[in-house]
Amino acid sequence: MYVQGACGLRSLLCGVTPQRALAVTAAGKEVHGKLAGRKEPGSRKGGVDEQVRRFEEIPHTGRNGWVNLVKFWREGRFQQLHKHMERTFNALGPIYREHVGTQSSVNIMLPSDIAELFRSEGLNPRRMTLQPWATHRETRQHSKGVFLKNGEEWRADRLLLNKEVMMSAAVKRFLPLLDEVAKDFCRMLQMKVEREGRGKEGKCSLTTDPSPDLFRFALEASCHVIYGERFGLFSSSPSLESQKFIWAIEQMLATTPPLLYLPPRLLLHIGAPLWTQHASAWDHIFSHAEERIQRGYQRLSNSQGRGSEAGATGGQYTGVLGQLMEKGQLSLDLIKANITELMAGSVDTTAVPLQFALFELGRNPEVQERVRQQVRASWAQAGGDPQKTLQGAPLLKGTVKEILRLYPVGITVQRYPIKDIVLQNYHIPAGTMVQACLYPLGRSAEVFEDPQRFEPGRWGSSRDEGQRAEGTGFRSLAFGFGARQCVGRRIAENEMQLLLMHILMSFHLSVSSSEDIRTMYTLILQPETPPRITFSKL
Ligand code: HEM
Repeated sequence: MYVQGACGLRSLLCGVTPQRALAVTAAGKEVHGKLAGRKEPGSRKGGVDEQVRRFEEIPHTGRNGWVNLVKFWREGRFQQLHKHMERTFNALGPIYREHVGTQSSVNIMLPSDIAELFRSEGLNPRRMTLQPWATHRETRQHSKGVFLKNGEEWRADRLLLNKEVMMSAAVKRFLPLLDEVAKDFCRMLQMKVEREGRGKEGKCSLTTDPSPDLFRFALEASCHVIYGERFGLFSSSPSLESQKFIWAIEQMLATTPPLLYLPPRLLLHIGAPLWTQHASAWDHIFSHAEERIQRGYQRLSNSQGRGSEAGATGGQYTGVLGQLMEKGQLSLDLIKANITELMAGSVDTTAVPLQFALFELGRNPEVQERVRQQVRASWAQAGGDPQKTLQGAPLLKGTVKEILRLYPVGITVQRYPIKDIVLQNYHIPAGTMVQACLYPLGRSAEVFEDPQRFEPGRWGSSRDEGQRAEGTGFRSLAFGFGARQCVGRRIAENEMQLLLMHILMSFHLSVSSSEDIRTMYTLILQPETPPRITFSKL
């Protein structure tokens, strides 16, 4: 990633300036919890001999939201929010309250508490609204898509989208498109290694930062699935337009966190540069989508005009956009809103975990070899059929799960319970914003054996962990949960697994240092500096 988050008071006034990560600061000192008397993480709530304690008794990190906001800014804590959460749980126990600027939340991390939260999410679950995004739509008079909608309106759109991106019939349709892009990526990488690498012909290797190529891969893959179009981003001169789109997404993501804690309309009113940067990044994302949607609409009208017998598009898969248009159940306005959200959500979310995955496979050669052996065997047995190969290689799926456990793209999943609940023996009134904190969850020794170890095998070949019983389930939640879980989940999982599959069959991966990667949070969790990977031809 190139654009960094801007979380200082100065940035509010001056906008985002490129800067690298800030130093980690200690969270313990401002904490006002009952450290001495705290329960151990994992200790159970609601014992029969204990009275349920009041909400106000939940340990907290300081009552005054504005004082906390200033501390967050001063100490660069927005960029280290994941670490701040981990430290605060260590200091206060498995539940705490936090009030920062305009936001208040109850934070939890244990699977049993998370299970309780999701049990009371209701029919139309709600997440924290990303107000800067909503304000952008309202001021530009754009419709909102599933990400920003709630209630029945959300459900109606969501059910239609599920058919195109979540159902297994849809996965079957788009998987070959993702496979084609993953294969092309590997071909491009092979040529690059041959051209720029060192060593004997046929055995050469190249040490490089693959992140720019991974962003291009993610954009090419999602455009292929969403618009049914190839962009040609692996050519020697990828278009300026695509670079601009990737940049706009980074800018939009980086400017979101500091805006979350302030009223966006006030910033809009005073013309704060941070707001202007945020809004113009979104404007760019919208116009990128608008252009492609117009093209898709034109294509569909032309083929309808020709009156094909096998349906408007002659039975050919035309991407999510084509499917939605052909079915005509969503208005063009809502198609635009949802397609734009899908595009905005689909690039960094997969490109960044892929960087972490190449790094972890590189620094764990024994794990890498085990995954490769399984992939090769499955590939041979499936006769090269990509879907069957993935099915026969659970370690590949485990690799993606393991990466998202250690580096969850979104560090929290939030819900507002629709009825009063009890968590860790504290009363939580209905409507409270409760966050399941995924980074501390994924690295907790209470929950995972040897949590720092990268071990794809730990997930076994069991069904989705989120579906398992309390106590053992609710540990793999990087895509959220239930009806409101990530709508792009199947695209993301298949896209990442397919790319890793092709890379492992073509290259041996290594890294020069096995030191941990330093991470930072800019709405997504990412490396402070993209890791360099050595690709050696097999
Ligand atoms: C590794 C990749 C990804 C991760 C970890 C991820 C994670 C998440 C999470 C945690 C949520 C909130 C779920 C909840 O509240 O329960 C979410 C929602 C969403 N994601 Fe993803 N995502 C990824 C990739 C994608 C992709 C590729 C797309 C688009 C193709 C996408 C589009 C969306 C949308 C539109 C929503 C809102 C869904 C709704 O509210 O109904 N995401 N994602």
